[in-house]
Amino acid sequence: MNHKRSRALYDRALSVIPGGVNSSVRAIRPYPFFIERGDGAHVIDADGNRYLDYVMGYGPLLFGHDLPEPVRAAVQSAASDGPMYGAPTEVEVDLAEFVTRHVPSVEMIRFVNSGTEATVSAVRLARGYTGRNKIVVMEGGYHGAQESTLVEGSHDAQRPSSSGIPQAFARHTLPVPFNDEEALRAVLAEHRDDIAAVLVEPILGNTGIVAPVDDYHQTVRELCDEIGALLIFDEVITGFRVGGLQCAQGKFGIMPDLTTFGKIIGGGFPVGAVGGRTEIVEEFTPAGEVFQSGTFSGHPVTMAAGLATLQFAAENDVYDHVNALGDQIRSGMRDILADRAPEYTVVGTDSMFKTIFTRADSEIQSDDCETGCQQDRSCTRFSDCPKNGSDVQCAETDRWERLFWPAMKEQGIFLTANQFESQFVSYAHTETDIEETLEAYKMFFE
Ligand SMILES: Cc1ncc(COP(=O)(O)O)c(C=O)c1O
Ligand SMILES: NCC(=O)CCC(=O)O
Repeated sequence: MNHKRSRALYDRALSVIPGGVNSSVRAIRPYPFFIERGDGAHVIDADGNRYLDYVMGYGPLLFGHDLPEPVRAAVQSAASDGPMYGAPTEVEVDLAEFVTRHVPSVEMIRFVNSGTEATVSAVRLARGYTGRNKIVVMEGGYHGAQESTLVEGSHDAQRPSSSGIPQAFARHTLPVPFNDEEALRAVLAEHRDDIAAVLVEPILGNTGIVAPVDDYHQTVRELCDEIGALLIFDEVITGFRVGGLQCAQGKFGIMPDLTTFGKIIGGGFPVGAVGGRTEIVEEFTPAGEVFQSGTFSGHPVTMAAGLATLQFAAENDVYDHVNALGDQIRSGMRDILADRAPEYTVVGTDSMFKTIFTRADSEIQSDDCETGCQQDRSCTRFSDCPKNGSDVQCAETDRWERLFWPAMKEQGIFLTANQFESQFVSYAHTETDIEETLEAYKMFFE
């Protein structure tokens, strides 16, 4: 493949944009390809190369790159009315009503501009509402580029995971392993009077894809109630993807106190949101005391795109389609790995999928589910499903980045460039696309 223009653009970008990109994850080695445009399930780069896309903007693009006609019309109409006003508009109320009607735990919602902003605001709200300082997060979880959650290490040896964050901030964030009830119980007991919230992705979506074991979230819910801490579900990835319009909380039958959204809820435009019980969300200013604000929040174009997207998903076979293709790609990958690389694991559910390059010396080969994880039940090798972030972190990340990703790209398949990011099928993908992808996958493992 020729990448002359992408290389030249990257050279220009490196002189004026740090690292040549506006979000770190895009800095693919040796250089990223620059996208010219999307076309259904494909993207076309600056040199005219065409790729079947499973990155899907890192999650927002439920329909792929062509907006369905009603969504396109809603966006164009909102944009041509004038981009934004600094005053409320009806479409914000419409979208808030739609979300509160469909998402079980959400009675009231505040829109912001990114998933990061949503989790920043949710953490502040939880602290303000409870009058407590500490939050519990999951090791390997990700909640955006924010001070309170860019923390690594264990709950008693935590440190900021980025330069520029004071150690004092990390003191208030307590990471525990996902799916480990005992670890959570111990940390909640030790800090019980100062824990504002447990903040958790219902399915870890940023360190491979890790599903909760049976009843895990139910236990987390009960433990939060016991000490008066809030349960915050970060549904920035899973929202309006896993479990359809009810989100992952509907799928798992859990009522968190607060939920953060991003990605799909804005129909491909910059968005975030914090929803939850009225009594808590009304603590945001101006109704309450927890300061929250934003020039672009509830942006009319984003709100129109989000509303039209969710309405289209409600009225068409969108979730059936993407979930069926998710099943097809996961089971096809499992079949390919079964006799070629049985030490690797295919993970995911609904329209999310990933292969975890688990250690080649993995000895677990049982056909029986020992973990009780709620991974897609067509998995034939449940016993080696990763249960937490560290199970995934010991995967062959270098093999993904240096061999697998470039090989798939050369065959015209655009995957997330590191081992940890989730991948997505969209409404624009077809069964034939999945078959083509599985052929490329098979060639790599052969
Ligand atoms: C679970 C989760 N929370 C929060 C965020 C942050 O969202 P954003 O990148 O829109 O700030 C992400 C981003 O991928 C995410 O996956
Ligand atoms: N799963 C993590 C992301 O989607 C982040 C995307 C970005 O920061 O560009």
